[in-house]
Amino acid sequence: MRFHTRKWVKPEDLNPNGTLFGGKLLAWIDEELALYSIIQLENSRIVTKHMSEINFRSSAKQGDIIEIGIDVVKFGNTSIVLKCEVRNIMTWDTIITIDTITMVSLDDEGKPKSHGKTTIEFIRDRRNNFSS
Ligand SMILES: CCCCCCCCCCCCCCCC(=O)SCCNC(=O)CCNC(=O)[C@H](O)C(C)(C)COP(=O)(O)OP(=O)(O)OC[C@H]1O[C@@H](n2cnc3c(N)ncnc32)[C@H](O)[C@@H]1OP(=O)(O)O
Repeated sequence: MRFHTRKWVKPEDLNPNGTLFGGKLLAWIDEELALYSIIQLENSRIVTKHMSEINFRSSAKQGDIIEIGIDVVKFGNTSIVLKCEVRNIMTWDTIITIDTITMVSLDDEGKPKSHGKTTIEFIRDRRNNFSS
């Protein structure tokens, strides 16, 4: 699993219990998954289709730093299936795991579009191929 993004838990991210608000965390995750899918599938029109069970295992408090990890489960025809783990860098506790999230690539009319990808691609390789 590659951990791409870190977030700092600020006062506006807290629930009345004084810990990280779950909805805020899910918004961060959804954006991260969308960005990852946009880059992998080379299409800016991506939507979240399905998320499997979301398991909040622990939380974070103000001032904690968390990081969001993503891995590819599989490349479909129009979809990419990802998994996600968020962990608290201060404690190394896992905060949340999501086993499968299906993101779908769309065409200009909002219909599923075949993306033609089968493996993870790295930006540095694309850049090298572009310049050679
Ligand atoms: C120009 C620069 C721009 C820069 C840009 C920056 C952006 C900066 C990021 C901001 C962040 C954005 C964040 C966006 C993320 C949201 O928030 S998106 C909003 C929430 N999601 C939606 O509104 C989606 C609503 N649903 C739909 O529109 C339709 O269901 C869809 C997605 C078009 C799919 O339609 P459908 O009829 O189900 O299509 P279908 O062909 O049956 O299935 C398509 C694929 O989904 C799979 N699938 C279908 N149902 C399921 C299911 N229940 N479970 C699992 N998989 C399923 C199928 O297996 C298929 O996969 P493949 O086998 O082709 O690989």
